[in-house]
Amino acid sequence: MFTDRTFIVTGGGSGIGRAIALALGAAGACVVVTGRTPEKLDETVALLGEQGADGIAVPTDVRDPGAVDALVEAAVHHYGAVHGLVNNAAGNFVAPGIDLSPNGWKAVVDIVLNGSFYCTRAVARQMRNQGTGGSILSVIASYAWHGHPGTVHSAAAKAGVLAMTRTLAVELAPLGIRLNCIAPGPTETKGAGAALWADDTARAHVLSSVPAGRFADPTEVADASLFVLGDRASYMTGECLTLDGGQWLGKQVYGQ
Ligand SMILES: CCCCCCC/C=C/C(=O)SCCNC(=O)CCNC(=O)[C@H](O)C(C)(C)COP(=O)(O)OP(=O)(O)OC[C@H]1O[C@@H](n2cnc3c(N)ncnc32)[C@H](O)[C@@H]1OP(=O)(O)O
Ligand SMILES: NC(=O)C1=CN([C@@H]2O[C@H](COP(=O)(O)OP(=O)(O)OC[C@H]3O[C@@H](n4cnc5c(N)ncnc54)[C@H](OP(=O)(O)O)[C@@H]3O)[C@@H](O)[C@H]2O)C=CC1
Repeated sequence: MFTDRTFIVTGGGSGIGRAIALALGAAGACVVVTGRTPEKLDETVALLGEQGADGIAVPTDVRDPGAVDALVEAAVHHYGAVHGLVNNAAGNFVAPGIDLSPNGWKAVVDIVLNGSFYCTRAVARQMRNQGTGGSILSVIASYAWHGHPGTVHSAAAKAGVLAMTRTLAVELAPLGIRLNCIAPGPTETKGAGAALWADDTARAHVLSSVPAGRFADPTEVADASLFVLGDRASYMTGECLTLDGGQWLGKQVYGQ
């Protein structure tokens, strides 16, 4: 389903981004992985190679719109076209909003919201030039709609990405470009573990909030992502697919 198509995956050097990159590669896509750390991207490219897939690393900071334009140019130079984008890059940490510095707010909002817009804009322009249409997926979290004390920067930025997705889904539908989101629940990655459940107590607390009683595996998020990105979801746009083990629906007074 993804043969002869090229996808850019931001934050493709680790965690969920790497799992999506590898799943896309296994499904026949050419994959351009990006992020700030070349070594992590090179590892993903090596893993793609091991499974017989084609990928390149283009280190980029998504907060820099000029660098993002250059990323898309590099992808087109190498593969001829771009058919998909996964906005997965993120930063996060736990801090009460009242104590968060302006720079701490900016650090997360710049990566998550501004970076996702710069990448979406650059890829959509390329798709318009190609006349091919395409598919854009942004990785958010359910706190985009219910909020989350302790991560106001990330919750606000993810809410912005959801609103961006719904808005541009309408603007870009005539060009054959679909935009959707996926909202994973707590997922076992080094990045999230370090940022959000760094010790056993915090980890147990997060786990206790998931009715399914376990963290997601990045490959589960990747499988769902491929459905949304691919032709089986060809009439789906402006939507968000949640896979969180029942976490956000589980905030009730009675019952479990
Ligand atoms: C609990 C269940 C929830 C489930 C859903 C979870 C949904 C979302 C999950 C995720 O997003 S997981 C992804 C986690 N991955 C990462 O965070 C990896 C990338 N992270 C980073 O790059 C950094 O953590 C960063 C801080 C986001 C950005 O790094 P950068 O080098 O650009 O910034 P810094 O110069 O280090 O800091 C900027 C600014 O931020 C303040 N700050 C940083 N950490 C903290 C902290 N722990 N507490 C308070 N403030 C912090 C730092 O002090 C700087 O501000 P100033 O001091 O200059 O004012
Ligand atoms: N794990 C979880 O529980 C959940 C995660 N999510 C979302 O899933 C996505 C992936 O998270 P996860 O895999 O857990 O965490 P990771 O920390 O592994 O992934 C974040 C990635 O973003 C990259 N990144 C950070 N800043 C920038 C930047 N300025 N420019 C380019 N790339 C950047 C990082 O690479 P580098 O530092 O090298 O740049 C890293 O590869 C995020 O959007 C996150 O919000 C959503 C819900 C739950």
